[in-house]
Amino acid sequence: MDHVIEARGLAKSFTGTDAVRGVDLTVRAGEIVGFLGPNGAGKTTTLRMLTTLLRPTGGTATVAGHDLIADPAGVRRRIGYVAQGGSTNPSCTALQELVLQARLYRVPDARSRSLDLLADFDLADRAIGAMSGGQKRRLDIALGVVHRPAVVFLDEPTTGLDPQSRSALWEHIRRLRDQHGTTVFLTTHYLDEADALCDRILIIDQGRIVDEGSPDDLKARLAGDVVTTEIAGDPGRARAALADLAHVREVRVTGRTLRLTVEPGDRILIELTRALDAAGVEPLSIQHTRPTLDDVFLALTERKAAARAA
Ligand SMILES: Nc1ncnc2c1ncn2[C@@H]1O[C@H](COP(=O)(O)OP(=O)(O)OP(=O)(O)O)[C@@H](O)[C@H]1O
Repeated sequence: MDHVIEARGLAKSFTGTDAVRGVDLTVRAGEIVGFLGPNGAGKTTTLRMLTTLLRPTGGTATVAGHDLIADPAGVRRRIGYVAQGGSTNPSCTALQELVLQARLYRVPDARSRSLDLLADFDLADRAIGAMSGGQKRRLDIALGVVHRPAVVFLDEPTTGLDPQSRSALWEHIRRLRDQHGTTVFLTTHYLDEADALCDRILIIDQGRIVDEGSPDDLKARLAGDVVTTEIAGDPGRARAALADLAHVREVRVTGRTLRLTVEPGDRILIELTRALDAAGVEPLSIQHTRPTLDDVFLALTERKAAARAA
């Protein structure tokens, strides 16, 4: 089976609110997909529909080979879901919780599977109440995959963790995919998380998917690279020299500083310095930076604001 998740026109209306307005998405086996969007965009509602916790008011979907509407129990057997808060008992130990969860799923040899998971997630068998936030999150994810689901859904997996614990968790999520082929579908508010972890990003806004692509693809397509240059001479002349170059998308001038959005490429700095030289403008400094996903979000919102104004 190629597609682990396939949704067509998935929709959810609450009284007075169209939370999700027809989402089409496909996720391939073994992909790590990030679901991004501003507050209230419809991320959690979509996740709760795909995990059978909410019944859609429109559309169809199959998850891990089972129809969401006709066979929700089949979907539940093949997925893991790690909610935002987690739900472990602080007075239990990590191993006790894992064994309990494994038995609930009727995993054969629950104890040895649980010991393997402790090792995989670098966890000691200690009281959950005494664990750090990062250790608890790792345990939440271990609990979500105890039955080796085909796909695991993670709702904001690293919210509230310090940077070191976050990158440790990313490593564990990657290992899940690399060692077991688990497909991972996660929501996040952290653009750096999506950038570092996800093969593909879906961006949802106002209940609709507004764009998708790999982090690099989105950055190249929507944001472009950024070149900032400070010049000694006339900024108007510099702008005229640069604005019409083939690889330059946009030039903004603030005082003697020009900020250019350009097509990604290795030769761009050479082109720009040659054009400035030909126009008799001397650059004092010139800096080439890769865009961040923040720039992508900014580009998307600006595009939408422009479309609304038109
Ligand atoms: N049970 C509900 N009843 C009524 N409206 C709801 C309900 N759940 C969500 N909504 C509304 O649906 C919209 C989408 O909410 P949702 O929680 O899916 O967004 P989100 O992208 O997950 O947001 P956040 O990033 O803030 O968690 C919002 O306008 C929200 O107020």
